[in-house]
Amino acid sequence: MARKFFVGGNFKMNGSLSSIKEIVNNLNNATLDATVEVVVAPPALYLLQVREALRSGIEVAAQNVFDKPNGAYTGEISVEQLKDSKIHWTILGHSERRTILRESDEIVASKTKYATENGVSVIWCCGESLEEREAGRTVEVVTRQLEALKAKISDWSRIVIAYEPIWAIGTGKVATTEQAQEVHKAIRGWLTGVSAKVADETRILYGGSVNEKNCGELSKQPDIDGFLVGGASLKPAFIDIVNCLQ
Ligand SMILES: O=C(COP(=O)(O)O)NO
Repeated sequence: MARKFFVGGNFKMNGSLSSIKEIVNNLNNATLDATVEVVVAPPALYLLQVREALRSGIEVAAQNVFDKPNGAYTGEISVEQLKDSKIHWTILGHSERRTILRESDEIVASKTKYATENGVSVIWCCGESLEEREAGRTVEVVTRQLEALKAKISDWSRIVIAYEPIWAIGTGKVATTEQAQEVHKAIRGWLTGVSAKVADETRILYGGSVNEKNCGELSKQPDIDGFLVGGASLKPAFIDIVNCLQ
Protein backbone atom coordinates (compact mmCIF):
# COMPACT_ATOMS: atom_id res chain seq x y z
CA MET A 1 0.00 0.00 0.00
CA ALA A 2 1.11 3.61 -0.48
CA ARG A 3 2.08 5.03 2.91
CA LYS A 4 0.66 8.52 3.53
CA PHE A 5 3.55 10.98 3.79
CA PHE A 6 3.80 12.38 7.31
CA VAL A 7 5.38 15.57 8.58
CA GLY A 8 5.63 16.21 12.31
CA GLY A 9 6.70 19.46 13.91
CA ASN A 10 8.42 19.10 17.27
CA PHE A 11 8.52 22.55 18.86
CA LYS A 12 10.40 21.13 21.89
CA MET A 13 10.56 23.57 24.83
CA ASN A 14 10.33 26.62 22.57
CA GLY A 15 7.83 29.41 22.02
CA SER A 16 5.54 31.84 23.79
CA LEU A 17 1.82 32.53 23.65
CA SER A 18 2.42 35.11 20.91
CA SER A 19 4.96 33.14 18.86
CA ILE A 20 2.83 29.99 18.97
CA LYS A 21 -0.19 32.05 17.90
CA GLU A 22 1.84 33.29 14.90
CA ILE A 23 2.81 29.73 13.95
CA VAL A 24 -0.84 28.67 14.14
CA ASN A 25 -1.88 31.62 11.98
CA ASN A 26 0.76 30.70 9.39
CA LEU A 27 -0.49 27.12 9.31
CA ASN A 28 -4.14 28.19 9.15
CA ASN A 29 -3.45 30.47 6.19
CA ALA A 30 -1.14 28.14 4.29
CA THR A 31 -1.97 26.05 1.22
CA LEU A 32 -0.94 22.56 2.31
CA ASP A 33 -0.49 19.36 0.28
CA ALA A 34 -3.66 17.46 1.17
CA THR A 35 -1.88 14.13 0.63
CA VAL A 36 0.45 14.82 3.58
CA GLU A 37 -0.47 14.06 7.21
CA VAL A 38 0.64 16.92 9.46
CA VAL A 39 1.02 16.78 13.25
CA VAL A 40 2.47 19.58 15.37
CA ALA A 41 3.76 19.15 18.93
CA PRO A 42 3.84 22.37 20.94
CA PRO A 43 5.02 22.53 24.56
CA ALA A 44 2.41 21.05 26.93
CA LEU A 45 1.37 24.46 28.26
CA TYR A 46 0.18 25.46 24.79
CA LEU A 47 -1.54 22.24 23.71
CA LEU A 48 -5.08 23.48 24.32
CA GLN A 49 -4.42 26.89 22.77
CA VAL A 50 -3.08 25.24 19.62
CA ARG A 51 -5.81 22.60 19.44
CA GLU A 52 -8.57 25.21 19.74
CA ALA A 53 -7.05 27.65 17.21
CA LEU A 54 -5.55 25.30 14.60
CA ARG A 55 -7.43 24.39 11.42
CA SER A 56 -9.05 20.98 11.25
CA GLY A 57 -6.94 18.48 9.36
CA ILE A 58 -3.77 19.23 11.30
CA GLU A 59 -3.39 17.07 14.39
CA VAL A 60 -1.77 18.19 17.65
CA ALA A 61 0.64 16.05 19.68
CA ALA A 62 2.08 16.11 23.16
CA GLN A 63 5.83 15.61 23.48
CA ASN A 64 5.52 13.03 26.25
CA VAL A 65 2.92 11.12 28.31
CA PHE A 66 2.90 8.97 31.44
CA ASP A 67 2.12 5.24 31.34
CA LYS A 68 -0.47 5.13 34.11
CA PRO A 69 -4.11 6.27 34.37
CA ASN A 70 -4.85 9.62 36.01
CA GLY A 71 -3.68 9.81 39.60
CA ALA A 72 -0.93 10.73 42.00
CA TYR A 73 1.80 11.36 39.44
CA THR A 74 2.82 14.97 40.03
CA GLY A 75 3.98 16.76 36.93
CA GLU A 76 3.15 14.01 34.46
CA ILE A 77 0.96 14.26 31.36
CA SER A 78 -2.16 12.08 31.21
CA VAL A 79 -3.26 10.15 28.11
CA GLU A 80 -6.87 10.43 29.25
CA GLN A 81 -6.58 14.20 29.67
CA LEU A 82 -5.01 14.50 26.21
CA LYS A 83 -7.98 12.69 24.69
CA ASP A 84 -10.34 14.83 26.78
CA SER A 85 -8.62 17.82 25.12
CA LYS A 86 -9.09 16.29 21.63
CA ILE A 87 -5.37 15.59 21.33
CA HIS A 88 -4.73 12.18 19.81
CA TRP A 89 -0.95 12.05 19.31
CA THR A 90 2.22 12.14 21.34
CA ILE A 91 5.92 11.96 20.64
CA LEU A 92 7.71 9.36 22.79
CA GLY A 93 11.32 8.34 23.23
CA HIS A 94 12.86 11.47 21.81
CA SER A 95 16.63 11.29 22.22
CA GLU A 96 16.52 14.37 24.43
CA ARG A 97 14.32 12.45 26.88
CA ARG A 98 16.37 9.28 26.56
CA THR A 99 19.64 11.10 27.29
CA ILE A 100 18.77 14.13 29.43
CA LEU A 101 15.87 12.60 31.37
CA ARG A 102 17.34 9.07 31.32
CA GLU A 103 14.28 7.41 29.84
CA SER A 104 15.22 3.77 29.20
CA ASP A 105 14.17 1.71 26.21
CA GLU A 106 11.77 -0.11 28.55
CA ILE A 107 10.19 3.08 29.93
CA VAL A 108 9.67 4.38 26.39
CA ALA A 109 8.15 1.05 25.36
CA SER A 110 5.83 1.02 28.38
CA LYS A 111 4.64 4.56 27.62
CA THR A 112 4.10 3.61 23.97
CA LYS A 113 2.09 0.55 25.00
CA TYR A 114 -0.10 2.57 27.36
CA ALA A 115 -0.70 5.39 24.88
CA THR A 116 -1.50 3.21 21.87
CA GLU A 117 -3.73 0.87 23.88
CA ASN A 118 -5.66 3.87 25.20
CA GLY A 119 -6.36 5.72 21.97
CA VAL A 120 -3.35 8.00 21.51
CA SER A 121 -1.08 7.47 18.51
CA VAL A 122 2.66 7.67 18.97
CA ILE A 123 5.59 9.11 17.05
CA TRP A 124 8.18 6.74 18.49
CA CYS A 125 11.76 8.04 18.23
CA CYS A 126 15.01 6.12 17.90
CA GLY A 127 18.56 6.88 16.81
CA GLU A 128 22.24 6.60 17.59
CA SER A 129 24.88 8.93 19.03
CA LEU A 130 27.89 10.10 17.02
CA GLU A 131 30.12 7.73 18.98
CA GLU A 132 27.83 4.81 18.20
CA ARG A 133 27.77 5.70 14.50
CA GLU A 134 31.54 6.10 14.34
CA ALA A 135 31.84 2.69 16.01
CA GLY A 136 29.62 1.18 13.30
CA ARG A 137 26.89 0.39 15.84
CA THR A 138 24.00 2.39 14.32
CA VAL A 139 21.83 -0.54 13.26
CA GLU A 140 22.66 -2.42 16.46
CA VAL A 141 21.47 0.53 18.60
CA VAL A 142 18.27 1.11 16.63
CA THR A 143 17.56 -2.62 16.66
CA ARG A 144 17.99 -2.73 20.44
CA GLN A 145 15.49 0.12 20.80
CA LEU A 146 13.03 -1.59 18.44
CA GLU A 147 13.34 -4.93 20.25
CA ALA A 148 12.46 -3.24 23.55
CA LEU A 149 9.35 -1.80 21.90
CA LYS A 150 8.36 -5.13 20.31
CA ALA A 151 8.62 -6.81 23.73
CA LYS A 152 5.72 -4.67 25.00
CA ILE A 153 3.44 -3.89 22.10
CA SER A 154 1.54 -5.98 19.59
CA ASP A 155 -0.53 -3.36 17.76
CA TRP A 156 1.65 -1.27 15.48
CA SER A 157 -1.23 0.53 13.77
CA ARG A 158 -0.95 3.61 16.00
CA ILE A 159 2.82 3.91 15.73
CA VAL A 160 4.90 6.10 13.43
CA ILE A 161 8.66 5.55 13.76
CA ALA A 162 11.05 8.52 13.68
CA TYR A 163 14.71 7.74 13.05
CA GLU A 164 16.64 10.71 14.41
CA PRO A 165 20.42 10.35 14.52
CA ILE A 166 21.43 12.28 17.64
CA TRP A 167 24.44 13.77 15.84
CA ALA A 168 22.09 15.41 13.31
CA ILE A 169 19.63 16.91 15.80
CA GLY A 170 20.00 20.67 16.12
CA THR A 171 23.46 20.61 14.52
CA GLY A 172 22.76 21.56 10.93
CA LYS A 173 24.55 18.30 9.97
CA VAL A 174 21.69 16.54 8.22
CA ALA A 175 22.27 12.88 7.37
CA THR A 176 23.04 12.30 3.72
CA THR A 177 20.27 10.68 1.70
CA GLU A 178 22.40 7.51 1.62
CA GLN A 179 22.95 7.50 5.40
CA ALA A 180 19.27 8.06 6.11
CA GLN A 181 17.99 5.55 3.54
CA GLU A 182 20.42 2.89 4.78
CA VAL A 183 19.01 3.03 8.31
CA HIS A 184 15.41 3.41 7.17
CA LYS A 185 15.87 0.31 4.99
CA ALA A 186 17.29 -1.56 7.98
CA ILE A 187 14.29 -0.52 10.10
CA ARG A 188 11.92 -1.60 7.32
CA GLY A 189 13.72 -4.92 7.17
CA TRP A 190 13.45 -5.35 10.93
CA LEU A 191 9.70 -4.59 10.70
CA THR A 192 9.24 -7.48 8.25
CA GLY A 193 10.16 -9.66 11.24
CA VAL A 194 6.98 -8.38 12.91
CA SER A 195 4.92 -8.92 9.76
CA ALA A 196 4.90 -7.97 6.08
CA LYS A 197 1.81 -5.82 6.77
CA VAL A 198 3.48 -3.87 9.59
CA ALA A 199 6.59 -3.35 7.45
CA ASP A 200 4.48 -2.15 4.54
CA GLU A 201 2.19 0.15 6.53
CA THR A 202 4.42 1.69 9.20
CA ARG A 203 5.68 5.17 8.32
CA ILE A 204 9.37 5.74 9.04
CA LEU A 205 10.22 9.43 9.43
CA TYR A 206 13.65 11.02 9.28
CA GLY A 207 14.53 13.73 11.80
CA GLY A 208 17.71 15.73 12.29
CA SER A 209 18.35 19.16 10.75
CA VAL A 210 15.61 18.82 8.14
CA ASN A 211 14.90 22.09 6.35
CA GLU A 212 13.22 23.37 3.22
CA LYS A 213 16.45 22.94 1.22
CA ASN A 214 17.23 19.29 2.03
CA CYS A 215 13.74 17.83 2.44
CA GLY A 216 13.13 17.31 -1.28
CA GLU A 217 16.04 14.92 -1.87
CA LEU A 218 15.40 13.05 1.37
CA SER A 219 11.71 12.61 0.49
CA LYS A 220 12.67 10.76 -2.71
CA GLN A 221 14.22 7.89 -0.76
CA PRO A 222 12.03 4.74 -0.90
CA ASP A 223 11.99 4.14 2.87
CA ILE A 224 11.67 7.74 4.02
CA ASP A 225 7.97 8.38 4.60
CA GLY A 226 8.25 11.84 6.07
CA PHE A 227 10.00 13.96 8.66
CA LEU A 228 10.03 14.89 12.30
CA VAL A 229 11.15 18.50 12.19
CA GLY A 230 12.59 20.42 15.12
CA GLY A 231 13.96 23.91 14.65
CA ALA A 232 12.46 24.44 11.20
CA SER A 233 8.95 23.68 12.54
CA LEU A 234 9.06 27.01 14.35
CA LYS A 235 9.60 28.90 11.09
CA PRO A 236 7.34 29.72 8.13
CA ALA A 237 9.55 27.41 6.02
CA PHE A 238 7.85 24.49 7.80
CA ILE A 239 5.10 24.91 5.21
CA ASP A 240 7.65 24.25 2.44
CA ILE A 241 8.71 21.05 4.17
CA VAL A 242 5.08 19.90 4.38
CA ASN A 243 4.74 20.65 0.67
CA CYS A 244 8.09 19.10 -0.33
CA LEU A 245 6.46 16.42 -2.51
CA GLN A 246 5.04 19.03 -4.85
O1 LIG B 1 14.72 16.56 17.31
C1 LIG B 1 14.24 16.68 16.19
C2 LIG B 1 15.00 17.32 15.06
O2 LIG B 1 15.41 18.61 15.47
P1 LIG B 1 16.11 19.58 14.38
O3 LIG B 1 15.22 19.56 13.16
O4 LIG B 1 16.17 20.92 15.05
O5 LIG B 1 17.48 18.98 14.10
N1 LIG B 1 12.99 16.27 15.95
O6 LIG B 1 12.27 15.66 16.94
